[in-house]
Amino acid sequence: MSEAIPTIIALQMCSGVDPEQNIQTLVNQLQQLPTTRPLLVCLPEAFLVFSKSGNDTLKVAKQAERYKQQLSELCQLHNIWLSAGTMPEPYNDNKYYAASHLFNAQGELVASYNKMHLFDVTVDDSTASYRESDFTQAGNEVVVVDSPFGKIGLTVCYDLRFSALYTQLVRQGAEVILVPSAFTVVTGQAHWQPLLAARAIETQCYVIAAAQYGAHENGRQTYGHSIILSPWGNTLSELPTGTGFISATLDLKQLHKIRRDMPVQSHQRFREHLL
Ligand SMILES: O=C(O)CNC(=O)[C@H](CS)NC(=O)CCC(=O)C(=O)O
Repeated sequence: MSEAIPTIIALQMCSGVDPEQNIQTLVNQLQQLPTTRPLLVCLPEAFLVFSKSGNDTLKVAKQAERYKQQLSELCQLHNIWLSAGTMPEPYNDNKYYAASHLFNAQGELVASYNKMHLFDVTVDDSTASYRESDFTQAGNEVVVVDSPFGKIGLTVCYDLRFSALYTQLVRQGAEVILVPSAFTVVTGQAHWQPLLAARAIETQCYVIAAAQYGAHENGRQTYGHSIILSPWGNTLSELPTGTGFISATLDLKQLHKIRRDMPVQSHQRFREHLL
């Protein structure tokens, strides 16, 4: 019998304002999965709902338990691990977390990360400006979790610009880093690929970035270009536009050879104190 090869998939979506429709897109895509197991399916930021307003997202947050149950059942049905990109998780009456949940193939919730860096940014595109913190509560816990795919570090979208988080993830053992995203077209064109490649190269981790793409019902446009990078910074698979998935198999032996040959983490001078 051949050895099971851990495989990771990033699903690219153009989520709309209706969670039920977005779930249906997910259900349809899951029909087309490869048969190899163990398999981790990664969804983009805001896969469940990409609303017109924070108040609409707040309503969906109140249904979070029901949607998590549905995702858990899909994991069991397909025997897959699932990174549920982000979906709103209630914080209080006025705010939600942008939560990134990870389910195992038994449908158990094994980790949850709340987006730490919020996109309060003015971008020169058709929207006025983004004020994510108006409705989103920032998380404050760094999350790394063990899995058949290696140790997985969780991050989300705008986090990508804050390399200190990624350094911390490697210190906590990360080998695979997820970056579910909904990048704007303007900033995506300028920064998406180089930032992801830099994070892969400097952390010597696999980087899996499932992205939103295209013109959305809420009026926004996102960059797409879902991508999987090796710990050497090579692009293993990429999807510029369209609904669908990309996949790559992981070779953790190769990752550890890269780290042995070029031990940048042990060369690091900036820890708690400058050594
Ligand atoms: O609001 C939602 O419903 C879903 N969340 C998003 O779209 C988030 C917050 S507005 N987008 C980003 O973080 C883009 C980051 C980016 O584009 C960059 O760093 O350049």
